[in-house]
Amino acid sequence: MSWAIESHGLTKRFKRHVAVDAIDLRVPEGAIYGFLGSNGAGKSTTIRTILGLRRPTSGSIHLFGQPLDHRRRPLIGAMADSPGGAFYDHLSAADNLRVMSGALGIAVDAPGLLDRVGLSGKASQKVGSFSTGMRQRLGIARALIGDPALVILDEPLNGLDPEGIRSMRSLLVELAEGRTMIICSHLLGEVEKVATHIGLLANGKLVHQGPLEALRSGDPVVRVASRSPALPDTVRSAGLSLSPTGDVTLPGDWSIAKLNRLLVEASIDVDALIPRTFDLEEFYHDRVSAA
Ligand SMILES: Nc1ncnc2c1ncn2[C@@H]1O[C@H](COP(=O)(O)OP(=O)(O)OP(=O)(O)O)[C@@H](O)[C@H]1O
Repeated sequence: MSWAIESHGLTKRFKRHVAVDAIDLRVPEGAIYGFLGSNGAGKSTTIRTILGLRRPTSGSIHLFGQPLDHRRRPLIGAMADSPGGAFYDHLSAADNLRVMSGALGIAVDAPGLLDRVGLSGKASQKVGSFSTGMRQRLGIARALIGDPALVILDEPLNGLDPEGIRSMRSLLVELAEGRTMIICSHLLGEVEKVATHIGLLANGKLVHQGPLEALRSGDPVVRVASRSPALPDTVRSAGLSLSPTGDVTLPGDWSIAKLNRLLVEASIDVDALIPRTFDLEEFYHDRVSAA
């Protein structure tokens, strides 16, 4: 496996507060990696250390197999939060892109790039008159200057209406073609729809990381709706796991019928046995509460 980003024991402290706690990131090349966590989990701090805006307290980072060296690091396209990042509101969209490309010393076809992100015909419009969705798109255009192999987008779905979220999702998938994309977000359900891989951060710790497909194709899960206090012991004594929300994972030779027999024989009153499909939000909350 080739990694776009690989960190070992990456840690960032602010005085006594550990914002990022010894995380081993593995972002495969070509992945759409959803970097997920609630407010204050440590996402932005991690990203800032990768971008060289913060020095890690300890640990190492490799980008595309090379140790991170800020004087010679590969181009990383980045979009900060607060829709799309900061712009010159009195300048046009195209001029905003030109200012950025000038600073990077990279030529840009501003109207062409704006077309790619769905801002055709907006090149000469002043950014001060842009909606949240347009600013997000402009922020993504700016992150694509120089066609970077790695793009990091902070909350690209924030502040968008349902239609805006939908079209942003398809734009992200389209733009991720041929590069690695990291999407930082606390909108778990939304990112689940576009990501190929996820990393879940809670209190600075990486509580899970890996391909989403592996989670979706895992053992079947059934929610047991029951108020019986004997349920946890009965389930666990049969060697099964029970989540705080009442989900039982059925490994190997277990079926819903077999689980049902177990509960009947133990005289557990059950209101319903509901087969579950994988839900990232629940998975996240289970992992966080278990951490
Ligand atoms: N410059 C700083 N000085 C002190 N503490 C900081 C600093 N920057 C971040 N922190 C703390 O580090 C922790 C992680 O913050 P961070 O911004 O990385 O979280 P986040 O996951 O990006 O959250 P959000 O989704 O709200 O942006 C928080 O407790 C935050 O208060």
